[in-house]
Amino acid sequence: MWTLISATPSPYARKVRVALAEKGLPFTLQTEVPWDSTTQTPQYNPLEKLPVLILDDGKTAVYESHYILEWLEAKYPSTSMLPEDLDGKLFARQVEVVCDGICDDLVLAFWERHREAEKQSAPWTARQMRKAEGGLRQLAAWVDRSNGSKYLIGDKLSLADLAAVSMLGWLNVRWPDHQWKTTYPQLKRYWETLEERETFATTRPSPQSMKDQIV
Ligand SMILES: N[C@@H](CCC(=O)N[C@@H](CS(=O)(=O)O)C(=O)NCC(=O)O)C(=O)O
Repeated sequence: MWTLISATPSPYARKVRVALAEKGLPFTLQTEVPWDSTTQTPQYNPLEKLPVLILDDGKTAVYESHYILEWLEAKYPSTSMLPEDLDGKLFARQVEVVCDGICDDLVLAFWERHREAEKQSAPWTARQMRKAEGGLRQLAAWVDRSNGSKYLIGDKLSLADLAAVSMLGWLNVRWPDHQWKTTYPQLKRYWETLEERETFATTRPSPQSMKDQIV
């Protein structure tokens, strides 16, 4: 049986958890805190990040969420998470780039805020928040263009939705004071609708507590 190393808040891991569930691919969930010394990620991923998909031999590992999803689509194409047409496939990947990018920016800001006050860089944090805002603005425009469909692309769930809902669900948990729901009511409606889907409802993020000093 495959094992997926995941973390309770992880938007990157949630994309993979939803894809595996949608494709009906069984796996064991191994929940970790990747910053704690107890994590197993370095044994499988030289970049020491999760998610990591460990295959049946218990050794071969597929890592980096967008690559895991690419690998799943190539190896297990049924119940595809990609639209049929080439432009649709490329657009789904572009949405993932923007949503993962928003997470990357906010992860940087999150850790900056964990430094002692006198060590925090306000311009650095402002820069990360500004880039995340740009990504949210772009995603809101894409939701507006989806012509009332509950999905971002056509009338079917795709990688675009996995990335967008995972990012918004993480924002909701990790950045509760962020005003995205007010600024972009269309994003709130889109997110709430898809969060009801069983594969999202059963992979909701939750905060984690960390033991070790990180920054
Ligand atoms: N680009 C990576 C990002 C993964 C990532 O940053 N994972 C975090 C955990 S979480 O933010 O998703 O909860 C991690 O393992 N961080 C450990 C580290 O950065 O040392 C992916 O898409 O898989």
